[in-house]
Amino acid sequence: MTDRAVAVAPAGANEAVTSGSQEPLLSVRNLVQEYTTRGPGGVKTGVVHAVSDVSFDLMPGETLGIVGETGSGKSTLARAVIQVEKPVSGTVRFQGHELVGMPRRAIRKVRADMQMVYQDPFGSLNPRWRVDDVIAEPLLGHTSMTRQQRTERVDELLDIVGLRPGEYRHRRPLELSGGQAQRVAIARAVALEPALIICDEATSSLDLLIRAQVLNLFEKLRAELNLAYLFIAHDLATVKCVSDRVAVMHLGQLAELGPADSIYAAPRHPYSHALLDSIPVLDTATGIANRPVALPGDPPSPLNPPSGCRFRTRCQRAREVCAEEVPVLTEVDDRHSVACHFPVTPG
Ligand SMILES: Nc1ncnc2c1ncn2[C@@H]1O[C@H](COP(=O)(O)OP(=O)(O)OP(=O)(O)O)[C@@H](O)[C@H]1O
Repeated sequence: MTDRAVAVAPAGANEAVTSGSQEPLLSVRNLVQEYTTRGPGGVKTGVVHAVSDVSFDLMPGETLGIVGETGSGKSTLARAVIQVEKPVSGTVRFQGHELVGMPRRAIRKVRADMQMVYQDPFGSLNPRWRVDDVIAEPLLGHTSMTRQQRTERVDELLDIVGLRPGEYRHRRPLELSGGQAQRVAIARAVALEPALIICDEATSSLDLLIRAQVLNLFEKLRAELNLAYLFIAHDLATVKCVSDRVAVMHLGQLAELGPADSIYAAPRHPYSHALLDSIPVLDTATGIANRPVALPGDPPSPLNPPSGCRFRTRCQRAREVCAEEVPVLTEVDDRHSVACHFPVTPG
């Protein structure tokens, strides 16, 4: 997907950012999500700063990869964008409509255009329902199709995701392999031809062959439906191959945002650098995957993140100012922004 010419905009600035005459499909501004932790008796013990002041744009048909260590806030960001959880503050504008504060009924309508595919397909498929009912459900709720039209559409969708309708339409989720169940979840997600699919580790549990097939399917659907994706994954190699742009998250904040090619070739944030250096490399002689360079230290607690730059306690480049001032996501190169007082110089 990386070679596609997509009109993308640098984000991170608080003002609306558009590219040319095209409006972003999704504009997230200053999004904050926090969770209160409680001890015995429900006594408040702290606040998890899961997502802090995150801003970005997504253009129609664009794939934005989101990477970062466990606990960096990727899934929380996804849930706040799709409004499964209301954010503490910030705005989420989708297709020109502000979602934060929108009544539930109206959000339900928006969901036809914004779907989510999770890591565990079995968790999102009702085990008692047959595959055709699972896929037809959004059609029933959001269209006035007749039963016959729904049946035809379900078969068409099964075809699109590579499952023979005659063989699969009457199965129940537990009669499917993980890869087949994920395809059913994708068929349901694309049933209403959404404009955006949020993939939260959607291919992580699949073996390599099925993963490649599902990624090809995403690409095909993108070409056919001009679908945009927010693609969240731990696997940096997968994110590299599917994304137009990549956002690197560290402890709830965007550390870096830019075209996938430049982020992977020349990361500017010391954290992105360390993250990419830690990609395991397979030793073909032994078959063992080695991590060339380990990420320095453990991420600090999101309950009590460091002042200033949240990466400073793990960063060799840190100086006094890093403890005092929160670095602002700033464009350092064409469409490439970094939140660091002392970004890495390429080359
Ligand atoms: N419901 C919740 N209550 C309290 N803390 C939460 C809740 N959900 C997430 N968190 C915390 O918010 C932070 C961000 O978690 P999140 O799951 O978004 O990270 P992630 O980057 O998606 O991690 P992973 O890659 O492991 O899925 C973590 O510290 C997590 O423990």
